[in-house]
Amino acid sequence: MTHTQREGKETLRRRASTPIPASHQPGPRGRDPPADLHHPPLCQSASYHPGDKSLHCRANWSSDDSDNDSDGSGAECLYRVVLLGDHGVGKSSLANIFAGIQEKDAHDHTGEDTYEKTMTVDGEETILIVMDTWENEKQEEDEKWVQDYCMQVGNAYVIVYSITDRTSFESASELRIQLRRIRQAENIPIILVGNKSDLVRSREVAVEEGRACAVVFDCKFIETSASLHHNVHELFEGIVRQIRLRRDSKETNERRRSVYKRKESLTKKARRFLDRLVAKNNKKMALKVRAKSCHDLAVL
Ligand SMILES: Nc1nc2c(ncn2[C@@H]2O[C@H](COP(=O)(O)OP(=O)(O)OP(=O)(O)O)[C@@H](O)[C@H]2O)c(=O)[nH]1
Repeated sequence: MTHTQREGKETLRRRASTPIPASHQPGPRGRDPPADLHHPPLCQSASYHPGDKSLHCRANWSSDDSDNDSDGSGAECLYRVVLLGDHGVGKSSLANIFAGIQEKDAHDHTGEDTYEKTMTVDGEETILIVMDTWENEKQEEDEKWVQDYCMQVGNAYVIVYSITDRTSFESASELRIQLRRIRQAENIPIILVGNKSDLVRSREVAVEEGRACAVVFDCKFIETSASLHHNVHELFEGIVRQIRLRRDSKETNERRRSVYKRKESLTKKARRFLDRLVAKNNKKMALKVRAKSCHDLAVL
């Protein structure tokens, strides 16, 4: 895919159901594992470094792409975000919102589970590929590569549970442990998402439990409602920010943060200031603030 094929801001390309790059297409799903499961290039034009599964950048672009060169490195970056979680927690619903697919049209898109979109966050463009390809059932040994592939290829992960289903919350913790084991040495962004926050009366998992889990597992946390579109854009923007925080220099991130802060509401600013002030004099409070900061997807 060349840059000229891209369609500008907030563009979107829906892909057919398989997430496997053409060069790694296996036979029928569940049969042959991709030739190189551990080092799959993102696309043919991706500059690909063996052993580096963290972040992939495309660099084959023309000079008129300079407006896109956010960090001055001459590279345009795209990232895979993999959705994990039990059946029915709302992964596809979140992916559909990302893709701009209306609920009433969702059935027309059955079979599509990988979406690509150029997002403008804090004034800079990033291409996200969201993969809704996770298969939760216990896999036969020869079919396990689908799960292994998902665990290996993400540049960032969204682990979804439903706040109305405690079992899915427990599964989310297991997935986090699995990810930590498989991607041990890597500092990949992981966001724990409590979805279906609109279903207040059926709630089985308290917000505090989700937050505490995120603190223990050292990841970010947000509650969303795909039905109400609540916090869904914040989630995907947060992923982009988490990726950038790990990818770019402190100075670049500080510059971005000042843009972000300028847009923040006065109330939020005041709350942040007070939290910091109180935490300075109180260790217990400092822990509380840390727990609170797992809610802030714009900081590490
Ligand atoms: N009330 C409410 N319902 C939701 C929400 N998100 C998803 N749902 C509903 O939950 C059901 C399952 O949603 P999906 O998006 O298919 O869940 P999934 O995680 O992709 O499920 P699998 O494809 O089976 O893995 C659907 O009926 C959705 O309409 C939400 O935020 N609130």
